[in-house]
Amino acid sequence: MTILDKIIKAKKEEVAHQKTVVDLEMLKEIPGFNRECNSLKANLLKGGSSGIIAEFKQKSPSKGDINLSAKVEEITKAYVEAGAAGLSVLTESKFFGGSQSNLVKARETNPDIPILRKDFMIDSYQLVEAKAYGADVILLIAACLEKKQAEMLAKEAKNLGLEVLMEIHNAEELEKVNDFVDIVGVNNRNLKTFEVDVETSVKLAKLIPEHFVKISESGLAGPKEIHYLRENGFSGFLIGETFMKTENPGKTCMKFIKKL
Ligand SMILES: O=P(O)(O)OC[C@@H](O)[C@@H](O)c1c[nH]c2ccccc12
Repeated sequence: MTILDKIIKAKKEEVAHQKTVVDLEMLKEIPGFNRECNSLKANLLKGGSSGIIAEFKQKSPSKGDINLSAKVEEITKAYVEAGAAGLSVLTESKFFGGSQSNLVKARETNPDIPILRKDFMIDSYQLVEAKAYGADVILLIAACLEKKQAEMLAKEAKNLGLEVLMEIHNAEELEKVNDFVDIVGVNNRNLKTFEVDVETSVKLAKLIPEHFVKISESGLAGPKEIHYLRENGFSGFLIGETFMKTENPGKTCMKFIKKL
């Protein structure tokens, strides 16, 4: 079983359990459910945007513990002050140490910034959760979804007023990108081997239809890479570990953006 298979298996069990704890009707009564979402796409395309989507991630299967003592309110606020175009908050708990409550806290602290719920979405229940707990954007990982399922989830997310980021890692997965997708993300990290290569983004960029906003994800460590990716058509850059592994992630993010 690959790590991705394990994550999806655990996720299916978790969602089935969660449905018995908070049912759909209850979720829809949470005030956040009727919120108007912030647009990540618009922020990325705005002139002068840093394009940086700063992630709150405390651990990962590839790196183990990254920063377990970090406080989500403090760090997401500092990311926003540093000039991030958007935030990404992990809500997967078992493998990435995330939580829904981190999403709720990030939303409460930062009402006006677009927030991506970073998780493994397999069920429309999770889309309603995302909206209710404060996300503006959801992630669909092509490697985890059938084409039909990806289309259904993307369509439902749009109906809830959420934006859709679809993540791909190779040319075959591009076929799962549908008309409901707002942003295509290329993951530089191979989820099977954990190897990271920025050239994955550059190669795939040429194959992604023009009308999609493109972002590059994972393993980005410095301004040189950002400039190179911008030259190759990318408007967004998802960065977690480079910030989170330092003692003061907000400050590291600020220095990073100043150098762009
Ligand atoms: O910490 P990094 O290498 O900067 O990567 C951030 C982000 O791209 C990564 O966390 C990620 C990309 N796609 C994912 C899917 C699920 C969980 C996590 C991810």
